[in-house]
Amino acid sequence: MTDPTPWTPADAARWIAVPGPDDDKYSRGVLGIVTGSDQYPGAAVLGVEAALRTGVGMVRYLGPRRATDLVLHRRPEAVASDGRVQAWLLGSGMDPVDRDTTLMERALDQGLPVVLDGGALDLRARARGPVVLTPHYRELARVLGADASEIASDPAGWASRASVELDATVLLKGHSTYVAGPGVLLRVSAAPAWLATAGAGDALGGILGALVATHAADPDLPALAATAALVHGLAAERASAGGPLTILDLCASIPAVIAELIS
Ligand SMILES: NC(=O)C1=CN([C@@H]2O[C@H](COP(=O)(O)OP(=O)(O)OC[C@H]3O[C@@H](n4cnc5c(N)ncnc54)[C@H](O)[C@@H]3O)[C@@H](O)[C@H]2O)[C@@H](O)CC1
Ligand SMILES: Nc1ncnc2c1ncn2[C@@H]1O[C@H](COP(=O)(O)OP(=O)(O)O)[C@@H](O)[C@H]1O
Repeated sequence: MTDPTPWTPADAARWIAVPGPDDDKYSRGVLGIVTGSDQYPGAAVLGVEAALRTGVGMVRYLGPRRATDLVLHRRPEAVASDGRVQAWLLGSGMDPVDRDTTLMERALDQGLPVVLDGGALDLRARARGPVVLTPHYRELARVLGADASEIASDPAGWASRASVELDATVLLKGHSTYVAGPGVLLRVSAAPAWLATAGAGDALGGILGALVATHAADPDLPALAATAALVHGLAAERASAGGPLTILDLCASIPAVIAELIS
């Protein structure tokens, strides 16, 4: 296996879709989000918040009543109705036994690019479009029927193996994040260890979903996934400033990180 290639801010800058004077909300891209549950409604709030902060024409959020209420309370910009989208983010904050599988399968049937997280990681085979999965070590172990400690001891190798086995782009989360796709293995090491806090992955899903929706015509999923991890890590660094951080503070730092990347 080849050594992972470090993904740099200069690489990431090429994957930020900057709107022009002729753009409108639909031409920029619409992200459909099916995340959260009665048990974990906060994950839905964090993913929507992160997607909007990353920049996207519109977020459509579809989820249980309580999660929808919390999302709209925090972000009235989100549209809580079904409709056309350019990409999907599915599964953060969801237990596979407690999800709206019909809604997810309808999304997966559309052949659009899709980000699968948390409780939707097992739905890879149902997707008809390009897929990026965003597991942490224990989640990847469950998906592959492997041992989590083996994955932790060789994350780059397991990300590559998983990408081949699942025929998908795999973003394997950790202190360094590895992104594997066909013939490519990227490493992102931008994040402080303070980022190891609940909800961090939900925000990453939102950032990646927004980047995919704004490049849906020609989604280079490994490049977009590595860019998401880099933006996430830099936003964490900014929110942390050497100390602890909260995920809403991370989200609030995303616009400045993106402005600096494209400056
Ligand atoms: N704000 C939110 O609503 C959040 C929701 N989350 C959801 O929480 C669920 C579980 O996700 P995880 O990433 O934790 O799943 P993991 O696969 O890491 O862990 C599974 C379970 O193992 C147990 N466990 C593991 N390590 C433990 C430890 N050191 N001490 C105590 N218990 C431990 C916990 O009961 C945990 O639920 C997912 O559905 C996820 O989406 C998390 O994303 C955290 C934030
Ligand atoms: N020690 C660490 N240093 C830097 N980043 C980390 C560390 N541990 C976890 N992360 C990052 O934090 C996020 C955690 O995501 P995840 O495990 O899905 O958490 P959650 O389910 O609580 O949201 C990932 O982006 C991961 O790369």
